[in-house]
Amino acid sequence: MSAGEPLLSLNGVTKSFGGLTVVEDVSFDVAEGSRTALIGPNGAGKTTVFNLVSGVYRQTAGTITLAGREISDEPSRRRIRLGMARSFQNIRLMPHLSVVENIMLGQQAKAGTLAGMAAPLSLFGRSKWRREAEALLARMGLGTFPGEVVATLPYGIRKKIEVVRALASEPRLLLLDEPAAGLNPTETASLRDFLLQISESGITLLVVEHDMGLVRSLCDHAVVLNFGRKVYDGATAHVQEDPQVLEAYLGPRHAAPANAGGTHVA
Ligand SMILES: Nc1ncnc2c1ncn2[C@@H]1O[C@H](COP(=O)(O)OP(=O)(O)OP(=O)(O)O)[C@@H](O)[C@H]1O
Repeated sequence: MSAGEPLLSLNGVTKSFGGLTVVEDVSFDVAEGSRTALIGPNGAGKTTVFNLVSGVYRQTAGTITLAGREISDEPSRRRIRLGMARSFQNIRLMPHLSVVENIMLGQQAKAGTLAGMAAPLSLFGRSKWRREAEALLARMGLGTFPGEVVATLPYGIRKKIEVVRALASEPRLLLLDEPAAGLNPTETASLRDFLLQISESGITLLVVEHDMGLVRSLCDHAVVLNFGRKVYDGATAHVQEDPQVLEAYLGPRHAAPANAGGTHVA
């Protein structure tokens, strides 16, 4: 990867299911160190783009590049090893394991084999991985929970633990799918500060999120999709003034004039 090159790049990415095209000719860059939001109305194609980037789906056309290397046909596990991690809309922790054991599973997501993933839980690997997992939790301000069973913890804490599990694979790029879904305003504010801390440590964030307050206060850059096509790619500060974005959310009647006031993309 050369200086100034984006960390993630989508070029003409299209995804069709049978005859239905749900993502069409989408291109955008995610700059290293940025906090980029991927937003748009329900059904716009955001989760499909995440699934394409993380390797859950294969694109019908186009290419995806991570740190200058084409990953379009790489399986998910290889993308994790190349520096990408993801948290999901619905928490996917192991609820009956302890916090630290969940983080230990994240540490081995890079290992690439089921045996590798089980290694941190084996007697042999346990103490080294456990120490590292506990240190990561402490760095992220969750050092008081390592032995707690995940299912017993409040939802807002579980959300953070899921993000820490993703961090355990030491990503350069962290994909977050609706991190604030189900959180109250206090928990959302706490999550925002937590994500800013992660960003300040040098990790690039790509965030799908409906909460525009969180998008505005967390992300510097926004890409907006509508009906599977990109309609905006620029500063988050101006996204809510853009006529195409207003049209995407509110329909053509509301799109002009853009500065009429009282209209909020949410
Ligand atoms: N596996 C699939 N097969 C067929 N259609 C699909 C599939 N996955 C998604 N779609 C369709 O693709 C479109 C985009 O869905 P997607 O979940 O990517 O949108 P989204 O922007 O994430 O929406 P939301 O904000 O509601 O989560 C929708 O019309 C959806 O029904």
